[in-house]
Amino acid sequence: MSASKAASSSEQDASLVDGKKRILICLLRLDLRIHDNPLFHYAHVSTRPPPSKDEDGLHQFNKNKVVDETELYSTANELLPVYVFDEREMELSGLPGFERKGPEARTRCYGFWKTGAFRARFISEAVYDLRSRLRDAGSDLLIRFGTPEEVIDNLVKALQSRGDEVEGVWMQKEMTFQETRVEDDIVKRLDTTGVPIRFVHGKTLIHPGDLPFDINETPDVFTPFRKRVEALGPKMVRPCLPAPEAFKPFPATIPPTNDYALDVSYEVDVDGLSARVPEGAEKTEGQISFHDILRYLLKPLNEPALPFALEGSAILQQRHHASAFPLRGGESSALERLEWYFVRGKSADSSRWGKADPPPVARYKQTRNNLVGHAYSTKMSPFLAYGSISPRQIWEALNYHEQKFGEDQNTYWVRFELLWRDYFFFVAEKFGDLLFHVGGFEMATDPKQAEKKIQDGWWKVWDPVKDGPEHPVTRLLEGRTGIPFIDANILELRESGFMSNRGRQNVASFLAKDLSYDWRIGAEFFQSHLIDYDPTSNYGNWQYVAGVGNDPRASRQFNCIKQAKDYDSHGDYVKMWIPALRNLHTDYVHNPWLLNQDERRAYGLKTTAMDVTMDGYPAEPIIEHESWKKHYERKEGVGSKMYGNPQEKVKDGKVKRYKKPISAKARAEGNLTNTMAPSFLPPGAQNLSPHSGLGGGLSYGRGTDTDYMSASSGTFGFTSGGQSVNVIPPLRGNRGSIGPSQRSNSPFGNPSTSTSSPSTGPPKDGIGNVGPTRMGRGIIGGVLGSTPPSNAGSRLSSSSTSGATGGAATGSEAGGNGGAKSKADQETSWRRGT
Ligand SMILES: Cc1cc2nc3c(=O)[nH]c(=O)nc-3n(C[C@H](O)[C@H](O)[C@H](O)COP(=O)(O)OP(=O)(O)OC[C@H]3O[C@@H](n4cnc5c(N)ncnc54)[C@H](O)[C@@H]3O)c2cc1C
Repeated sequence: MSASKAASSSEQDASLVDGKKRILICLLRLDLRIHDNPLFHYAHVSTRPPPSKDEDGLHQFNKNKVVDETELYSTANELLPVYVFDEREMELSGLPGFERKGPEARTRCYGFWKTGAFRARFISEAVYDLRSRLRDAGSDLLIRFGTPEEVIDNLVKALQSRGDEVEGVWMQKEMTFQETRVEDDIVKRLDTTGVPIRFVHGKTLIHPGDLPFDINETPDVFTPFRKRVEALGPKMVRPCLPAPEAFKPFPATIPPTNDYALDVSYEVDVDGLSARVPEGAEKTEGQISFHDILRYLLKPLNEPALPFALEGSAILQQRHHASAFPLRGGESSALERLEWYFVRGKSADSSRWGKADPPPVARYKQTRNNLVGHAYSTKMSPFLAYGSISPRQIWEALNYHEQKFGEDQNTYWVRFELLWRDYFFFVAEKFGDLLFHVGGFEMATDPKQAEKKIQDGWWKVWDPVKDGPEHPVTRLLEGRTGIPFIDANILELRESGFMSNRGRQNVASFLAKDLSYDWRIGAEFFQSHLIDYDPTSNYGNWQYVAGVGNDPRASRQFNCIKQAKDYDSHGDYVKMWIPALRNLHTDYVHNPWLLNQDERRAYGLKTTAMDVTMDGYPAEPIIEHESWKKHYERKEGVGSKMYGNPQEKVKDGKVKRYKKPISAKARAEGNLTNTMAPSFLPPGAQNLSPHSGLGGGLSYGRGTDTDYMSASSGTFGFTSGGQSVNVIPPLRGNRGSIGPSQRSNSPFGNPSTSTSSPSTGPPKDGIGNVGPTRMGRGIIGGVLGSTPPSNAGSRLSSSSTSGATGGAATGSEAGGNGGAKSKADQETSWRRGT
């Protein structure tokens, strides 16, 4: 406890200023923001609201309850915001002098670290960003390490024993097991203190109190839920709450407690990694930087004795430069992204369109299933997961965007997805801990069916230690199945902490339906690695795809080869994350097992049994479904769902320009009345013209690893070695457009230091230039690059490619339909090993 004592000693030394204080404690957990935060907003409303529906206990502060946020008010003269790094969620044993009280912070069934490296970093960034923002607003954030219930208990008692009055402890209401356990514990511990505890809803788009049904009657299927809440019209979403103009003062001194703290005594730079000494302050020995905090948090995740599948990617402290989520954590970053995606950014190079280009959200529906770059979807989920932004803020940004650019299916689709998030939250509340049960919500909705699945052995288990490295699940989680589309997604997750929605659906379907293993292996693996891990969205979606949750067509199954050809038609995504495949002709990039040994050699592709390396990849997939074969032959670009002009729509074989005006009715009915820019957007946004995104000059991301954006240039891409890499998908038919893996400054590595640059693959085995070398708009070509090996072609299935359009995920339900097949239809051939 030495660090804690050292940390709090400076605070303890100062004496109490003016006797008795009235202090309100706000415990921040998954609501790390100032804007639209009911806790902060109502902490600064001092007038008692008129009595409303629930007179009993509402303002008597005599029982602990969930209150409607509008019923909160505070007469405290000081505000004490607190954040606790919870030792049950994040492994804290790497902190110097920290003594863990409970078991390691590992997932319940399969023992992954609960919080992997990328999320540990993201959360820390969000916490210290909040502290900086609070300090800028005249307040502060008390940061502790341990368990929230103990810290709050100690704090309340210490404040009381020095004579202060603790007006209350307020916190956001959560729904899932671990979080509600914390709430219960705090209530129990403070029982004798007389301090009232208030839980406020701030997580969902729709306030639970506004639902047109009791939360326990949330429909078991999404569509009826959506229709019922949409029928609320403008009342569906409450307006955002402004941040307080001036915060109540932070207590001048914090009384001594035994809680563990680290004195991060100089500020975190905007980049989130480089430490910045505050003005006028010298860094003195013993002070801890944000770098140090990260190092301590990541230390235990680097345990070398662990099987790789259980390891937390801790070595990767830097964001991968090809990451689809290259953003730092925190409210500042969230607001910058919000502004870029909905207000100021541009969705494509305006020169391509010949006119002003609206912000990226204007093409959301067309781009949302893309896989490469950060611009294809909002990337709001990590910020939402830790409350660095609220869904209502996104809703208001959508309203604002629609006033300028019109309402269409793109903006609607973002709203639609936000409703999915709410839906999983409400059904989780309805079904409680079944969220984590292998039988899923089906245990309640159709218990016989759920039990039958369990009895029939649907959910095989996996032992990460005993089952060894060649077990199919181990290979899956290490990205070595031999099926590039699946492996690329896993590698993206492991190396960046993010995976697209398309990827998540495919990986989930592969584990639960193709391999028939306990879907919770995947859910826990995602929990460990995803930056945006959110219990209800994660477990809810896993249940959905596994067919034990809210999918009315529970047997649907993704055909991962069809999906690969639909959504990664040029193979760019797969080549980006699996460099060994970079030289392969696109016809083989999704099914390299069709190549024989000589052809593999010709492409410079080594066979590696245990790993995916720069040059090696497994020769055989761990399984091969009959249903995949009819998609083997589909050529690059054919039936691609991604490479169309996003302003065009193909209907009945004809290309139509998509332009839907906003109807007067929609305007009148929708939440479109507010013509002011939301308060959380900068004042300049108030006067933006529809075309002001042009040359808008928004540039964010400073420092070494966030130098990835330059919206001012009109394009938006990664920076690698100082050169910008455009990540906008190529136009249909423009095969020459540069995919990320074909560029000399490819984001998957620094080819200038590599002897096997993707674009200049050296001759292998005397066969000249292998691999399709595409530069600029033309195909410079290579022997095998332009023509697939003739004998390999004979091994392609002769079946037609017409399946290309069938059964892809529609987006109308979360899991989509990737070529649904019932279990009985499947013919699975196991070919273990390589
Ligand atoms: C197996 C599986 C696991 C998932 N785990 C998580 C998770 O832990 N945390 C998480 O936030 N999302 C999860 N999702 C949902 C979805 O994949 C992500 O929300 C999305 O990919 C995040 O990217 P985005 O913010 O750019 O989304 P966008 O496409 O821009 O969507 C906007 C917002 O809508 C919400 N949203 C979109 N799709 C979904 C969905 N299917 N379910 C719930 N909300 C959705 C998210 O809040 C998202 O930020 C999971 C999906 C699957 C299939």
